[in-house]
Amino acid sequence: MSTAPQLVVHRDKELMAQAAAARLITRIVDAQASRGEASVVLTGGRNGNGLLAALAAAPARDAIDWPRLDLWWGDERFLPEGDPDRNVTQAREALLDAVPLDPKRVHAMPASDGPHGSDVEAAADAYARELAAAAGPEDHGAVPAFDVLMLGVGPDTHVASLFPELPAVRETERTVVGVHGAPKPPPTRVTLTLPAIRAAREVWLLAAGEDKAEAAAIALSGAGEIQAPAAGAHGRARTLWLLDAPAASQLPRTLYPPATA
Ligand SMILES: O=C(O)[C@H](O)[C@@H](O)[C@H](O)[C@H](O)COP(=O)(O)O
Repeated sequence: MSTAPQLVVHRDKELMAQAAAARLITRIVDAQASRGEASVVLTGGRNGNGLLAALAAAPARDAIDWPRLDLWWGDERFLPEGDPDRNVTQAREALLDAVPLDPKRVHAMPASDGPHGSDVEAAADAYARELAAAAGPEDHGAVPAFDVLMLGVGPDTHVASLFPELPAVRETERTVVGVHGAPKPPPTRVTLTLPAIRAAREVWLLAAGEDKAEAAAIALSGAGEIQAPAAGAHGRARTLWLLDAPAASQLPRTLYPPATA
Protein backbone atom coordinates (compact mmCIF):
# COMPACT_ATOMS: atom_id res chain seq x y z
CA MET A 1 0.00 0.00 0.00
CA SER A 2 1.53 3.32 -0.93
CA THR A 3 0.78 6.36 1.17
CA ALA A 4 -0.15 9.65 -0.45
CA PRO A 5 2.65 12.19 -0.06
CA GLN A 6 2.29 14.80 2.65
CA LEU A 7 4.09 18.11 2.09
CA VAL A 8 5.70 20.47 4.59
CA VAL A 9 7.28 23.63 3.18
CA HIS A 10 9.72 25.75 5.16
CA ARG A 11 10.94 29.30 4.43
CA ASP A 12 14.47 28.34 3.36
CA LYS A 13 16.91 25.44 3.32
CA GLU A 14 18.45 26.26 6.67
CA LEU A 15 15.07 26.25 8.42
CA MET A 16 14.09 23.09 6.54
CA ALA A 17 17.22 21.32 7.84
CA GLN A 18 16.61 22.51 11.42
CA ALA A 19 12.92 21.56 11.36
CA ALA A 20 13.66 18.19 9.78
CA ALA A 21 16.32 17.51 12.42
CA ALA A 22 13.84 18.32 15.20
CA ARG A 23 11.27 16.07 13.53
CA LEU A 24 13.82 13.25 13.30
CA ILE A 25 14.77 13.57 16.99
CA THR A 26 11.12 13.22 17.97
CA ARG A 27 10.56 10.27 15.65
CA ILE A 28 13.62 8.42 16.99
CA VAL A 29 12.76 9.18 20.63
CA ASP A 30 9.20 7.90 20.12
CA ALA A 31 10.42 4.70 18.45
CA GLN A 32 12.93 4.06 21.24
CA ALA A 33 10.26 4.72 23.87
CA SER A 34 7.96 2.14 22.33
CA ARG A 35 10.44 -0.50 21.04
CA GLY A 36 13.66 0.21 22.89
CA GLU A 37 15.50 0.92 19.66
CA ALA A 38 15.16 2.74 16.35
CA SER A 39 16.50 2.40 12.83
CA VAL A 40 17.09 5.21 10.34
CA VAL A 41 18.38 5.25 6.78
CA LEU A 42 20.59 8.22 5.94
CA THR A 43 21.02 9.89 2.59
CA GLY A 44 24.00 11.60 1.04
CA GLY A 45 23.97 15.01 -0.61
CA ARG A 46 23.82 18.60 0.59
CA ASN A 47 20.27 18.42 2.01
CA GLY A 48 20.95 15.13 3.79
CA ASN A 49 24.22 16.35 5.29
CA GLY A 50 22.61 19.69 6.15
CA LEU A 51 20.05 17.82 8.22
CA LEU A 52 22.78 15.86 10.03
CA ALA A 53 24.69 19.07 10.81
CA ALA A 54 21.48 20.65 12.15
CA LEU A 55 20.89 17.53 14.26
CA ALA A 56 24.42 17.76 15.67
CA ALA A 57 23.69 21.35 16.75
CA ALA A 58 20.17 20.66 18.09
CA PRO A 59 19.72 21.31 21.85
CA ALA A 60 17.53 18.19 22.18
CA ARG A 61 20.03 16.02 20.30
CA ASP A 62 20.88 13.82 23.25
CA ALA A 63 17.29 12.92 23.94
CA ILE A 64 18.21 10.23 21.44
CA ASP A 65 19.61 7.09 23.06
CA TRP A 66 22.46 6.93 20.59
CA PRO A 67 23.77 3.44 21.42
CA ARG A 68 20.32 2.02 20.60
CA LEU A 69 20.07 3.57 17.15
CA ASP A 70 20.77 1.59 13.97
CA LEU A 71 21.98 3.67 11.03
CA TRP A 72 21.85 2.43 7.45
CA TRP A 73 22.47 4.14 4.10
CA GLY A 74 20.17 4.50 1.11
CA ASP A 75 23.15 4.63 -1.21
CA GLU A 76 26.89 5.05 -1.27
CA ARG A 77 29.48 6.15 -3.71
CA PHE A 78 31.67 3.08 -4.45
CA LEU A 79 35.00 4.62 -3.43
CA PRO A 80 37.85 3.64 -1.07
CA GLU A 81 37.29 3.70 2.69
CA GLY A 82 37.68 7.23 4.05
CA ASP A 83 37.28 8.90 0.67
CA PRO A 84 35.87 12.41 1.33
CA ASP A 85 33.20 11.82 -1.32
CA ARG A 86 31.74 8.80 0.45
CA ASN A 87 28.37 9.48 2.09
CA VAL A 88 29.49 7.79 5.32
CA THR A 89 32.62 9.98 5.47
CA GLN A 90 30.49 13.11 5.16
CA ALA A 91 27.96 11.80 7.71
CA ARG A 92 30.76 11.14 10.20
CA GLU A 93 32.03 14.69 9.78
CA ALA A 94 28.52 16.19 10.05
CA LEU A 95 27.29 14.20 13.06
CA LEU A 96 28.34 10.60 13.67
CA ASP A 97 31.77 11.29 15.15
CA ALA A 98 30.17 13.64 17.72
CA VAL A 99 27.65 11.19 19.23
CA PRO A 100 28.08 7.89 21.16
CA LEU A 101 26.74 5.45 18.57
CA ASP A 102 27.34 1.71 18.92
CA PRO A 103 29.82 1.02 16.08
CA LYS A 104 28.13 -2.37 15.49
CA ARG A 105 24.91 -0.51 14.71
CA VAL A 106 26.44 1.82 12.10
CA HIS A 107 25.93 -0.15 8.88
CA ALA A 108 28.07 1.57 6.26
CA MET A 109 27.89 0.23 2.72
CA PRO A 110 31.09 -1.52 1.53
CA ALA A 111 33.97 0.53 0.15
CA SER A 112 35.73 -0.22 -3.14
CA ASP A 113 38.87 -1.31 -1.26
CA GLY A 114 36.97 -3.51 1.17
CA PRO A 115 36.54 -7.32 1.26
CA HIS A 116 34.76 -7.32 -2.15
CA GLY A 117 37.41 -5.26 -3.91
CA SER A 118 36.14 -3.53 -7.02
CA ASP A 119 33.19 -5.95 -7.43
CA VAL A 120 30.28 -3.58 -6.80
CA GLU A 121 27.70 -6.35 -7.30
CA ALA A 122 29.37 -8.44 -4.60
CA ALA A 123 29.36 -5.37 -2.34
CA ALA A 124 25.65 -4.85 -3.02
CA ASP A 125 24.89 -8.52 -2.30
CA ALA A 126 26.80 -8.32 0.99
CA TYR A 127 24.76 -5.31 2.10
CA ALA A 128 21.55 -7.09 1.11
CA ARG A 129 22.60 -10.01 3.34
CA GLU A 130 23.32 -7.62 6.22
CA LEU A 131 19.87 -6.08 5.83
CA ALA A 132 18.19 -9.50 5.68
CA ALA A 133 20.03 -10.60 8.82
CA ALA A 134 18.68 -7.53 10.63
CA ALA A 135 15.08 -8.07 9.50
CA GLY A 136 12.73 -9.49 12.08
CA PRO A 137 9.65 -11.73 11.64
CA GLU A 138 7.40 -8.67 11.86
CA ASP A 139 9.30 -6.91 9.09
CA HIS A 140 8.28 -6.85 5.49
CA GLY A 141 10.63 -9.13 3.66
CA ALA A 142 14.36 -8.93 3.51
CA VAL A 143 14.95 -5.55 5.15
CA PRO A 144 14.24 -4.17 8.62
CA ALA A 145 11.15 -1.97 8.94
CA PHE A 146 13.11 1.25 9.11
CA ASP A 147 11.45 3.89 11.26
CA VAL A 148 12.57 6.66 8.91
CA LEU A 149 14.24 6.34 5.51
CA MET A 150 15.52 9.70 4.26
CA LEU A 151 16.19 10.53 0.62
CA GLY A 152 17.65 13.59 -1.00
CA VAL A 153 16.04 14.38 -4.38
CA GLY A 154 18.18 15.11 -7.40
CA PRO A 155 17.30 17.77 -10.01
CA ASP A 156 16.53 14.87 -12.38
CA THR A 157 14.19 13.33 -9.72
CA HIS A 158 16.69 10.62 -8.71
CA VAL A 159 16.64 9.33 -5.14
CA ALA A 160 19.45 7.31 -3.55
CA SER A 161 21.33 6.14 -6.67
CA LEU A 162 18.17 5.30 -8.58
CA PHE A 163 18.42 7.42 -11.71
CA PRO A 164 15.68 7.84 -14.32
CA GLU A 165 15.44 4.99 -16.84
CA LEU A 166 18.61 3.21 -15.57
CA PRO A 167 18.43 -0.51 -14.60
CA ALA A 168 18.51 -0.01 -10.82
CA VAL A 169 15.17 1.82 -10.70
CA ARG A 170 13.58 -1.06 -12.63
CA GLU A 171 14.65 -3.68 -10.02
CA THR A 172 11.63 -5.35 -8.43
CA GLU A 173 13.17 -8.25 -6.47
CA ARG A 174 16.60 -7.45 -5.05
CA THR A 175 16.93 -4.98 -2.14
CA VAL A 176 20.42 -3.67 -3.00
CA VAL A 177 22.11 -3.37 -6.39
CA GLY A 178 25.26 -1.98 -7.92
CA VAL A 179 25.03 1.03 -10.24
CA HIS A 180 27.33 1.70 -13.19
CA GLY A 181 27.36 4.88 -15.24
CA ALA A 182 25.49 7.06 -12.76
CA PRO A 183 24.99 10.53 -14.30
CA LYS A 184 25.89 12.07 -10.94
CA PRO A 185 29.58 11.38 -10.20
CA PRO A 186 31.04 9.09 -9.14
CA PRO A 187 29.64 6.71 -11.74
CA THR A 188 29.81 3.53 -9.64
CA ARG A 189 27.53 3.25 -6.64
CA VAL A 190 25.63 0.90 -4.34
CA THR A 191 21.95 1.63 -3.77
CA LEU A 192 18.80 0.39 -2.11
CA THR A 193 16.09 -0.40 -4.64
CA LEU A 194 12.50 0.84 -4.61
CA PRO A 195 11.21 -2.38 -2.99
CA ALA A 196 13.68 -1.86 -0.11
CA ILE A 197 12.77 1.83 0.19
CA ARG A 198 9.08 0.99 0.29
CA ALA A 199 9.60 -1.38 3.25
CA ALA A 200 10.23 1.63 5.49
CA ARG A 201 7.55 2.78 7.87
CA GLU A 202 8.17 6.38 6.87
CA VAL A 203 9.97 7.78 3.81
CA TRP A 204 11.05 11.41 4.03
CA LEU A 205 12.15 13.18 0.85
CA LEU A 206 14.33 16.24 1.34
CA ALA A 207 14.17 18.88 -1.39
CA ALA A 208 15.54 22.35 -0.79
CA GLY A 209 16.74 24.91 -3.30
CA GLU A 210 15.46 26.33 -6.58
CA ASP A 211 17.28 23.58 -8.46
CA LYS A 212 14.82 21.03 -7.02
CA ALA A 213 11.62 22.86 -7.98
CA GLU A 214 11.12 21.11 -11.32
CA ALA A 215 11.96 17.68 -9.88
CA ALA A 216 9.49 18.13 -7.02
CA ALA A 217 6.75 19.26 -9.40
CA ILE A 218 7.35 16.30 -11.74
CA ALA A 219 7.53 13.71 -8.97
CA LEU A 220 4.41 15.02 -7.22
CA SER A 221 2.32 15.39 -10.36
CA GLY A 222 1.78 11.75 -11.19
CA ALA A 223 4.98 10.90 -13.07
CA GLY A 224 5.95 7.24 -13.31
CA GLU A 225 8.73 5.89 -11.09
CA ILE A 226 10.95 4.78 -13.97
CA GLN A 227 11.01 8.27 -15.46
CA ALA A 228 10.91 9.97 -12.02
CA PRO A 229 12.28 7.66 -9.27
CA ALA A 230 11.26 10.08 -6.49
CA ALA A 231 7.65 9.38 -7.50
CA GLY A 232 8.11 5.75 -6.46
CA ALA A 233 9.52 6.47 -2.99
CA HIS A 234 6.68 5.70 -0.58
CA GLY A 235 6.60 4.65 3.05
CA ARG A 236 4.21 2.00 4.37
CA ALA A 237 2.78 4.38 6.97
CA ARG A 238 3.91 7.79 5.72
CA THR A 239 5.48 9.56 2.76
CA LEU A 240 6.64 13.04 3.71
CA TRP A 241 8.15 15.67 1.42
CA LEU A 242 10.17 18.25 3.33
CA LEU A 243 10.78 21.26 1.08
CA ASP A 244 11.79 24.86 1.25
CA ALA A 245 9.81 27.57 -0.53
CA PRO A 246 12.10 27.74 -3.59
CA ALA A 247 11.81 23.98 -4.11
CA ALA A 248 8.01 24.22 -3.75
CA SER A 249 7.73 27.12 -6.21
CA GLN A 250 6.61 25.02 -9.21
CA LEU A 251 4.20 22.70 -7.41
CA PRO A 252 0.68 22.56 -8.85
CA ARG A 253 -1.72 24.83 -7.00
CA THR A 254 -3.77 21.76 -6.11
CA LEU A 255 -0.84 20.67 -3.89
CA TYR A 256 0.62 23.89 -2.53
CA PRO A 257 -0.12 26.23 -0.88
CA PRO A 258 -2.65 24.21 1.11
CA ALA A 259 -6.21 25.16 0.36
CA THR A 260 -7.80 27.05 3.24
CA ALA A 261 -10.69 25.20 4.82
O1 LIG B 1 24.96 9.87 -3.15
C1 LIG B 1 24.27 10.87 -3.36
O2 LIG B 1 24.64 11.82 -4.04
C2 LIG B 1 22.92 11.01 -2.72
O3 LIG B 1 22.52 9.95 -2.04
C3 LIG B 1 21.93 11.52 -3.71
O4 LIG B 1 20.80 10.71 -3.88
C4 LIG B 1 21.55 12.89 -3.20
O5 LIG B 1 20.73 12.74 -2.04
C5 LIG B 1 20.80 13.68 -4.25
O6 LIG B 1 21.60 13.74 -5.41
C6 LIG B 1 20.52 15.10 -3.75
O7 LIG B 1 21.74 15.70 -3.45
P1 LIG B 1 21.78 17.24 -2.99
O8 LIG B 1 21.00 17.30 -1.69
O9 LIG B 1 23.25 17.56 -2.80
O10 LIG B 1 21.15 18.05 -4.08
